[in-house]
Parts: sequence; structure tokens; C-alpha cells
Amino acid sequence: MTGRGPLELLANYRRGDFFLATAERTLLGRGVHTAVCDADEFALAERVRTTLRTAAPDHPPIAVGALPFHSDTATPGYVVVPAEAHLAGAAHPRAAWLPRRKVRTPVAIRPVPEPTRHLEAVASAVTALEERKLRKVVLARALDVEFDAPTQPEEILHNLVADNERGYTFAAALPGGGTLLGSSPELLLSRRGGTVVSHPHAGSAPRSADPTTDAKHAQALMSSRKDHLEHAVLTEAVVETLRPYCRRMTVPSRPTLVSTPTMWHLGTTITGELSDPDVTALHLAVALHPTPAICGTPTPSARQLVTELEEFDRGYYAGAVGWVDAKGDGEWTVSIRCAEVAAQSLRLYAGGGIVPESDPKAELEETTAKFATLLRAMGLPQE
Ligand SMILES: C=C(O[C@@H]1C=C(C(=O)O)C=C[C@H]1O)C(=O)O
Repeated sequence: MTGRGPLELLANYRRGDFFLATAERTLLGRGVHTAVCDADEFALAERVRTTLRTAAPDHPPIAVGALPFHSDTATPGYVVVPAEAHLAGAAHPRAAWLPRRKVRTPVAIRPVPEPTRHLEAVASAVTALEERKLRKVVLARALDVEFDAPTQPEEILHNLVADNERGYTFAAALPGGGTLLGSSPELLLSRRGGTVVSHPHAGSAPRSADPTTDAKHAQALMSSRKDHLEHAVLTEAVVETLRPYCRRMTVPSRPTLVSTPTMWHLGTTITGELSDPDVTALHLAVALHPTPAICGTPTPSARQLVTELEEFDRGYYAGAVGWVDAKGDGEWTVSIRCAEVAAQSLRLYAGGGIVPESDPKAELEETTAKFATLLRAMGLPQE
């Protein structure tokens, strides 16, 4: 496949590969030279560094993979040095003109939990925030989609890449044989040489096909106290975690508006100059994860509340997907706007940050809007 362009890499993707398309590059990893699987994510980062440093010259000096929301033996961090790695430039703008692929119609779609249960969970979270002195918690829900024939990750990935020009669009093989498939707007961490960048997102509003309504939603988000509060909790945590690794940091005082084809968000680009050249992109991603974008603050009690209130396991949703190379450079995106794809079914996930001012109905609508990234790529109605 050497010398192929980004669209050829996309066309070549098949179940079991690793694929990541960003605004700058397209990466395809195939096969497994060495797999590193560890429920302890710091141990995982160390083992991956050693593997890449001591590796025989016959394999690509890059490792790719996925971190779960919460690591344990059933859902460990999983990073592989692929047998083959292919790198090309950005798939866009040409990818936007690709004809869409048809995805089979599902036989059943079931919300987990029922929407009324999610409303109750958000209301309980609001009460618990006050009682337990939490500043924020992120609650998610899922959609289980069933087919009477094999799922088509290749087709869905193709449409996700075509739809999301500025997204981090990924397909990552998981240890149990499934695939995590999605297009996230959010950069957990990138490291290039001595420079680290994080672009955390919190604060959301749906896009609208009507330009006046769309602009209104954006404006309302930019002036929403509740959303700015959610966002401030997040940037503070990211800055606090990165500071010990950096000799200099640049942190804008206000977030900016970020758009995806389906959502508006508040985002802040945080940059830093590393003081320790030995710390890899994966070490930094592991240190940051889980940020309050997908868990809450303080982390341990927010994680506990998530376990109490969500009726399903997040698996690799709200984790991270990315790559790290032998120099320690790399790029990890927050694994949201995604689905875990099995043989004949898939599970879509969407969550939102809850603060004391949150309204359950608005939170339910926000998760519905966030499902649209995947539903649209599957050719399904987005309601
Ligand atoms: C948790 C998700 O999204 C995150 C939560 C956001 C919010 O609460 O406003 C915004 C962007 C993401 O960081 C998701 O899409 O599932």
C-alpha cells in the first residue's frame, strides 16, 4: 500500500485495522506486530515506550490503539504496533465529495436506558452534586442497534470521514474483537517535539439547518453562564494536570465557538512547552484521562456517581483513541460521537456535562443531538 493517498487508505480500511483521519493526516495500521494490553494505563504507556524503543527495525516505529473510560481486566488499554502502517495527508477537502455509501437498515433500535430513566438520572445527579460537593458530572446514555446481517464498519467509517472535515475520525480494533468507530471533535492531547496541545470541549448546543436558528443557538451558547461554568471546570483540570510537565503554558482566558456538522461547542486550545522530553504523548494522554469533559470533578467522586447512575458499561466510549511514535510524538482524541461495533449489532453512546444549573429535559435533548454524528453516517433519521 506504500505511496497511497488518503482516500485510498480509507478505501482500503477493513474490520480489524486501525484508522484515523484528522484535518492534517490519515493513518492506517494493519495487522499486529506487537500488542500491549494493560489494565494499568501508566504501565501501558511505559510498556509501549519500551516496545517502540527496543523494537526490531522490521516494524513501523508507531503504536496505535484505544483507552477505555475505566480500565480493568475486562476493558484494558489496548495499543498495538501494527505489522504495517501507512501515513498520508488530509483526506479533506476531497473526501467531502465522495459518494455516500449505503448502510443496511437495522431491524431494531433500543434506547438504554429509556429516555425517562435518563431524565431521572440527570435529576438525581443534580441533587447528588449538591449533597456530595461535586462541581460537575457527565452522564451518558446509549442506543442499541441490531441488524439481521453483519454490521458494516467500512461503510459507516467512509460516511463519517466524508461528513466530518475537521473531526478526528477513527476506527480502532478492540481486544474483544469489536471496533470502536466514531468522529470526535475533541483533542485530548497532541505532542510534537517539545510542544503539547490540548483542545478540551464542554458546553454544547445543536446545529440547525435553518441559518437564523443555527446562529441563535451559537449565540445562546456563547452567552450561557451554565455552559461557561461547565467549560471552566474542564480547562482548569486540564491546565492543572499539564502544568507539572510544562515549563510554559498558554491558556486563553475565554473559550471559542467550535462547530461540527451536528453540534456547537465551547473549546479552549491549551498549549504548553514540555520540560521533560521523555514524557510521551501516551503518558500525557493517560495523565489527563478522564477529563471533566467526559467524567466530572472531582474525578473519583464523579466516576463513582457515573457508576451509580448509568445502567450500562461505557466500555471504550469516553476513553481515547490515537497513536504514539518512537520519538514520543502522538495524537489522542477523546472517544466520543462513537459506537462500539460488534458482529450484528452496535451500541451508540452520547453524554453531557451536568452542573447544578442543568435541566434534565435539555440534557436529554443534548444527548439526542450528539447521537446524530453516527445516525447520519448510518443513513438513519436523527431524532
Ligand atoms: C460526553 C460527550 O461530549 C462531551 C461533553 C460536552 C458537554 O457536556 O457539553 C461537550 C463535548 C464533549 O466534551 C459526548 O459526546 O458523548
